[in-house]
Amino acid sequence: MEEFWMSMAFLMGVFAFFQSILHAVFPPELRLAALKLFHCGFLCFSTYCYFDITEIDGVNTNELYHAVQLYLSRSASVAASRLSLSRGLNSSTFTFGLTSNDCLVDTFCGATATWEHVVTQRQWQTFSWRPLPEEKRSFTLRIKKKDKPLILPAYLDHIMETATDLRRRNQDRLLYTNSRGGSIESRVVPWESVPFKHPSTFDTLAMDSSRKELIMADLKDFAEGKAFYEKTGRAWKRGYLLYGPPGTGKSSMIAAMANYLGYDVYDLELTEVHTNSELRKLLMKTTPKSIIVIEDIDCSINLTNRSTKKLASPFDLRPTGGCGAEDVNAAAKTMTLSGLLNFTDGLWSCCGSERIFVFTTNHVEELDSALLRSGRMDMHILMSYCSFPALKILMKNYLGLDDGELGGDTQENCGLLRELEEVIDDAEITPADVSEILIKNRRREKREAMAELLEAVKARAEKRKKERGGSSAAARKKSLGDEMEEEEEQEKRALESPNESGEEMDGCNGKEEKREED
Ligand SMILES: Nc1ncnc2c1ncn2[C@@H]1O[C@H](COP(=O)(O)OP(=O)(O)OP(=O)(O)O)[C@@H](O)[C@H]1O
Ligand SMILES: [Mg+2]
Repeated sequence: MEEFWMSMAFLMGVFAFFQSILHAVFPPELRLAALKLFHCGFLCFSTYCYFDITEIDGVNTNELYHAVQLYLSRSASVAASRLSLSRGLNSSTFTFGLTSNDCLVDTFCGATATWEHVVTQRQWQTFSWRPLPEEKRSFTLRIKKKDKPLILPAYLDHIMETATDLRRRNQDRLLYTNSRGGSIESRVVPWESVPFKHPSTFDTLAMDSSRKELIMADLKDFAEGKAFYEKTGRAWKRGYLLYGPPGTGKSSMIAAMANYLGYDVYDLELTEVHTNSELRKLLMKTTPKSIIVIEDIDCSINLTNRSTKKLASPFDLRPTGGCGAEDVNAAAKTMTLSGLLNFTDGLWSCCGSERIFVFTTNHVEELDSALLRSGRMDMHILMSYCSFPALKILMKNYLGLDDGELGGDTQENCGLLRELEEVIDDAEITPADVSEILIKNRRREKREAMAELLEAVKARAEKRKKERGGSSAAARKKSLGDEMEEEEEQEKRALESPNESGEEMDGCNGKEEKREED
């Protein structure tokens, strides 16, 4: 080490000596040329190569500079002695940065990379359509020449990816809405946002754990599936249809999805969208890594109200009579089901990437089959009444019951849980209703609260039984299942021997016709 410093001191001495000779003997132009030559010679014989990444590239902002800044902020907090601190817009975390002329050492694939933050005063204001900062900022990357082919450009790709990820994690996620009552600014900035702070997660969501895990695995596969989507030539997007009675957790599921993936949410209010082109513009203004939600699709897409003409189908804008230029014009100025399908499925749906579409409905049976066909909504998720496993999650959330208590650790608990398990399916009670009961009783003793819940669930089961004319929910489900099986059987028979029954044949053709229309 001592030898190294001695040789460095010697080199510096030689350099100073030559510089003083240059100063004394040669004119300034020659001195500058000689120094340049010396610099080139130094770079030629040096074992290192250098890369300058300036903040402004010509007149444009250099994305790489900001990515490096963010990337280095990860290790800057522990490695550097003097730091700059900042907090971005919509961010709840602080970002560390290197101050002027500070250095940081990083490693990538076994190679060492030294970063220096270089800040100098701008000499003169170059002509530009926007004012440039007074300081000229850049990062200088120094790596060994032998490492260059090994780590470039992979190292820079790694920096860009890490920075994007950090930016997303540092930033509060946003909830966007397009419902701004047709104001003028809504035409310029179609989405308005607020920080998204919904506390629902897959842990707090009351649902059978196996189904939950299936959905989480599907989401994870999607988020990590960039290569798969590229390889198969599919747009990197996925559609989920959440259906079920009110209060079963459809909106909570969307929030849990967004929190799980760390995505922004675009809550699309279809009633505020008047034409297909407006819908397309809204889509173009969404960012990747986001969930685009259309809640209560059955209510918000009553397209019959959107035209003065009588329509052939509540979901489409085909007028019942004629197809003149006027009608075509009217159709162009309104929003149609096909416009919506293009939004989720067509060429425009792939502007941007990594986006999830979620539709919710309380009445899946009222949806147009075109919306439900396979490939359009990749996963149909039934959010149903509270099951026993879901009930246990709610008791854990609201009453703070631990695993032992939920497993029936005392005889009393065991009895209450068994009774709840027996009666919960017959009660057909929503998680929202159970939550309400638990909120009311949350200050009570846990056992008292459970007993209250049992009473309420029993009363609900009794009421349901009367409504069903005395049969249990399970029996009703079975009879419904039997009816459906019988219908399927009849359809099969009709297909196998079409001449035997003219009625079934017509029914079948009717179906085919509908499919063709779709
Ligand atoms: N599965 C669930 N897990 C946890 N909490 C739930 C669940 N379902 C409902 N809740 C509770 O009930 C409230 C209403 O639920 P949510 O808004 O998610 O229901 P929804 O299915 O979207 O209802 P709607 O069809 O009326 O929009 C939530 O605030 C949540 O606390
Ligand atoms: Mg909802």
